[in-house]
Amino acid sequence: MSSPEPYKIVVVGDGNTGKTCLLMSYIKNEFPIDYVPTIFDNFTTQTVVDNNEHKISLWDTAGQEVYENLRTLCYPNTKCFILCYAINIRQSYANIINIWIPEIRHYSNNAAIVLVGTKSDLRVKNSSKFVTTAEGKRLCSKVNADSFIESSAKIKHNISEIFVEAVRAIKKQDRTLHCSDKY
Ligand SMILES: Nc1nc2c(ncn2[C@@H]2O[C@H](COP(=O)(O)OP(=O)(O)OP(=O)(O)O)[C@@H](O)[C@H]2O)c(=O)[nH]1
Repeated sequence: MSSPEPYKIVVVGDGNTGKTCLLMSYIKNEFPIDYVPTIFDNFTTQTVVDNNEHKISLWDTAGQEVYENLRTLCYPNTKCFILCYAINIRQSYANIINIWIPEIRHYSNNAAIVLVGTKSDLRVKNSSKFVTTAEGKRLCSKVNADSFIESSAKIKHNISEIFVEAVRAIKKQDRTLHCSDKY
């Protein structure tokens, strides 16, 4: 019997929000200090979620607008988008609604979404400069994402949790689609 296709998970969001670092932290347990726009290769790995083993394939994308045509080539068959904004860059938070939701929904209506507020290590308590956790949660329900997590690749906070949530969201979405097929 052939093994099932890996779940395709694509990481998107503005440039400089920490997408490559998040993947490197998860896969290689590394945190690259210098900003090097997207060099992470696609990577397939195994993960155990709720006592079941799953194969996942991870795709990095380039956030800059000039790469839009290239980026969208990898959207077909995506099971889950990890949608990133950086908590210290308010524009990247606004762009979730301005740019990213319209772009990913144009290519995929059914994919699950995990919303991630990156660089949580940078937050200074009570400073309005930073996107708050409450604002993140509000955005999550506004865009109908499956879950919301704040994380930091730098201090390895909530990194594997992102992918656990992604697999759970994919399984939930698969169940919903199977059910609706029957009616
Ligand atoms: N403090 C802090 N800095 C981070 C974190 N993650 C990434 N960075 C820094 O943010 C910058 C951008 O990180 P990248 O991972 O290259 O960002 P990207 O979203 O992949 O950027 P593009 O490839 O342009 O789309 C780098 O200087 C990283 O060192 C984090 O969790 N905390």
